[in-house]
Amino acid sequence: MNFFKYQGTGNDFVLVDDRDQTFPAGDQAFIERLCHRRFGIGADGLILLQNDSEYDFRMVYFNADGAEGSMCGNGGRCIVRFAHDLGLFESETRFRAVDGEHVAVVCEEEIFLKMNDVAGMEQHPGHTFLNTGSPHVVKFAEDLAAMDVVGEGRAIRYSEAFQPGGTNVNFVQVMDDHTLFVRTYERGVEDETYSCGTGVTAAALVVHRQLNMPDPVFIQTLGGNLRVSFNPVEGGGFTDVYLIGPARRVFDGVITL
Ligand SMILES: N[C@@H](CCC[C@H](N)C(=O)O)C(=O)O
Repeated sequence: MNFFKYQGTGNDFVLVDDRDQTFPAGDQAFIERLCHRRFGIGADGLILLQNDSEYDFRMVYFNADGAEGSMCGNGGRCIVRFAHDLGLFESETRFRAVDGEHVAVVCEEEIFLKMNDVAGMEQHPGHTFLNTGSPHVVKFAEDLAAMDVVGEGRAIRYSEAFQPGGTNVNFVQVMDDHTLFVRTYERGVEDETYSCGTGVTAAALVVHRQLNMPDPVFIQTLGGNLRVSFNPVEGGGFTDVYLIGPARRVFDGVITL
């Protein structure tokens, strides 16, 4: 079985062309092994590209633990690059993911990925919670570079308030009037990743609402730079939310496990 490795700001994925639907998608241990950084290819997740009668393709996303995840923004940008590399569309595409329809545009190095509309956000003591296709806590931090993201993120991810599903956790430092630094603890990877697309989207919307940071918000992650553009609507929600940044093929190979 052939695979392709892609990364979007350091959030890395195994991509498989599964248009013939032969990949063992129900085998959680197999997917976990493929994502393992010692015994497998190594990745934060695995994504299947499947046929869809109404769209250019369908995205099926699994976290590194082998279980199917909720929407993955960086994975969405990577599968758009993969579909483009496969010649499935020229510059603009419509595809189906777990949270519904997405449109995306390839513009040289960058992928502009339209995210789902966001209904609003919940204020909790010390943090904000919202769903940008995946559940996210956004918490402000002062010296983010020095922070124990895994320890503090894991404590919130497994806290009583977010059971049974858990949540992803983003720590955010404001760098200037337009720019954030974001570090994320990811559910399903159960570790810090270099970048999380739905997470930085959540962070941008929160800083717009709470600190009035203007559209677009520029975001630095451990793996590179992203930006998020949006249209705030009355009642606290957002439409026309776009996650924008690079996505690249790294290597390909054959699975022999
Ligand atoms: N890396 C992803 C987020 C993936 C979703 C998540 N780990 C979950 O299932 O909760 C992104 O770029 O959005």
